[in-house]
Amino acid sequence: MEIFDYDNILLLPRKCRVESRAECDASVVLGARSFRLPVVPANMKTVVDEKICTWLAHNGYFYVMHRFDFDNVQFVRDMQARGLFASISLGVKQPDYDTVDQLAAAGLVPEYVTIDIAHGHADSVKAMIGYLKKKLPASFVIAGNVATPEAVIDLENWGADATKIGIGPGKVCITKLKTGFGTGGWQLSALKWCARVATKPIIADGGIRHHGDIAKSIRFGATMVMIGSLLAGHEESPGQTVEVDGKLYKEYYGSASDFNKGEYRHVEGKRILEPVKGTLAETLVEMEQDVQSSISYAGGKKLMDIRKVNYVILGGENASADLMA
Ligand SMILES: NC(=O)C1=CN([C@@H]2O[C@H](COP(=O)(O)OP(=O)(O)OC[C@H]3O[C@@H](n4cnc5c(N)ncnc54)[C@H](OP(=O)(O)O)[C@@H]3O)[C@@H](O)[C@H]2O)C=CC1
Ligand SMILES: Nc1nc2c(ncn2[C@@H]2O[C@H](COP(=O)(O)O)[C@@H](O)[C@H]2O)c(=O)[nH]1
Repeated sequence: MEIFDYDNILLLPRKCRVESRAECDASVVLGARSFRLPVVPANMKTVVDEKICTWLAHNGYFYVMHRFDFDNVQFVRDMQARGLFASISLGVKQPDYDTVDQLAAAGLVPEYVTIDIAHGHADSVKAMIGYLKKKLPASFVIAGNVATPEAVIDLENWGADATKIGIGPGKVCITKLKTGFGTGGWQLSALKWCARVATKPIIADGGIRHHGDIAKSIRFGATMVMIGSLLAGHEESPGQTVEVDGKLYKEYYGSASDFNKGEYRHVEGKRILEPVKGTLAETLVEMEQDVQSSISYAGGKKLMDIRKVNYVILGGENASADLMA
């Protein structure tokens, strides 16, 4: 198997088919809806909050609200009362089952539910998918996180409508160091490996450091990418603002860090500071323009035309200058 990551892959251009990049369509379909960009901000406390999710939904972007110290039922009610789609996160513990019961009892059906635990290839996830499909059958269920084709096959067979790939590639992740496991350092080839067996959409989660990494993810099989650190340092980001030597930063911490958990138990995340770089809206517009450029370099007009390009693997002992189909 080829092992590579975002920074040692480059995609190869094909003859341009547009006169302007504005002709390139960066939108993507997930479930019953179309979104203007194949990007979703990570469902983390320092990346999204209710206000940001409302703005994202209102402006045609996909979002997944985080699940920490949060009233999912009220959130679904509020979003749908505003005519917006509801997209929530759940774990696999009793309070998460209680949330599903409360939603069903109130006749509230979130359009998207993401089951989000560290080791998603687990019977606990199988049970929660089954429960959701029984109680809220119209919800589109995303499940993860996982790292192998076996896990993707199981989650799909258990009823997941999409899977989320990535254990340990995140910027505030310390899973690799603490446990010796994960896709940190080879997330892109793990994505390729998983995509070979997937029959449903994949969300590539973690490790995106540059806008060009979005196109690389699409090339290797992602339908969408989940991004934390690149989207955490904005004026409206929920993390605390910190000033260091006259420069403004936002705190960004892992969901499995002691900062999020409130205790030092099974900690697999850390806290960092991200420089504040304007507004989220500006960054998303720039991302859209960059994905449009990617599509044009791919010789296409639509997002999935990026899947057709060849690539080279750069650098390292196992580098290959051969064209890879
Ligand atoms: N993508 C990634 O690399 C990672 C992401 N995270 C994120 O951190 C957040 C918290 O995750 P998590 O701690 O799972 O959530 P929870 O604290 O909600 O735990 C979910 C359940 O899974 C169990 N569990 C967690 N990890 C394992 C494991 N390795 N083996 C067996 N059981 C496990 C927990 O039990 P118990 O705690 O008793 O073991 C608990 O019952 C999530 O948003 C998750 O996505 C966390 C780590 C890695
Ligand atoms: N191992 C851990 N992974 C975590 C934790 N909190 C979040 N995450 C994952 O990281 C991505 C975001 O990655 P980034 O490279 O874009 O910053 C996020 O979506 C989660 O999957 C954690 O505490 N430990």
